Amino acid sequence: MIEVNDIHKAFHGEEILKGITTTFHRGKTNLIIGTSGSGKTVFLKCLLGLFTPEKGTISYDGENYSELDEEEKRRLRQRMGMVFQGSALFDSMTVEENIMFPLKMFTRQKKSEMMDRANEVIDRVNLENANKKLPSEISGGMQKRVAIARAIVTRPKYLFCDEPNSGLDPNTAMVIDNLIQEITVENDITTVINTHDMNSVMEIGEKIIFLKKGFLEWEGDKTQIFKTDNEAVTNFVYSSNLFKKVRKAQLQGF
Ligand SMILES: Nc1ncnc2c1ncn2[C@@H]1O[C@H](COP(=O)(O)OP(=O)(O)OP(=O)(O)O)[C@@H](O)[C@H]1O
Repeated sequence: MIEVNDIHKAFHGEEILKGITTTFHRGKTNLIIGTSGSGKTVFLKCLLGLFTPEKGTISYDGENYSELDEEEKRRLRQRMGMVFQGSALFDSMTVEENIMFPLKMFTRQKKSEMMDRANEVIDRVNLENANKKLPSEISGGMQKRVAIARAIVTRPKYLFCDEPNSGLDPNTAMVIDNLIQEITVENDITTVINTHDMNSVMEIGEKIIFLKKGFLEWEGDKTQIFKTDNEAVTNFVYSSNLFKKVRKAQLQGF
């Protein structure tokens, strides 16, 4: 569980996050949505410990990050996995080498142990037969699976994903969303996903927070989001023509 209490973050005197308070639970896919420039990425970077809020606290299963010493912070960060936008794989490394990279960096396991663990996650994300391929030799969806496998290979307690399905076709995006959700449940991970994608909201939005101009404007789940009368949220939800048509049909009683 991650508990965020009244965090504020400013750059050059301009406040970007203006007092965010929320809780993200274990075994759940938690989504951050909001308009462009509302502070989603800054918030995600605060959760990752990459930005330090000027005010407020972030606690990870009861451990208040700002009260930890450097060694404890390092250990906590090692319990975090990250899926970057665009996958961010190492081009010159094979699938297997990409996935083993965090184990080489952060553990002292023997090569055979690393290989066993890498193969375990390769199987889990259904990447069999791709071990020796380079990222350029596999599809965007497969690259995303590699990025997920690399993020979970160290058995993180917290998983952060920045636009995990950007650039994927809708079907592949849904498969990737479902994979992230399954892995979250199986490993009891606290997963936080930054997304623009309404399909993700509908598919895996177990907890959704909506940011607007640095404030937490609304929070709820994938059912509640279609019932809210918060104008900013409905503008976001019904920004696509398809959803506008669905809403019109709903209002006409279909
Ligand atoms: N390192 C930084 N230094 C100064 N300003 C920053 C920095 N990072 C972000 N900002 C500013 O913070 C604001 C929010 O940016 P952020 O990237 O969090 O928005 P976002 O909600 O993720 O937007 P988008 O959906 O377009 O990615 C922007 O005005 C941005 O310029």
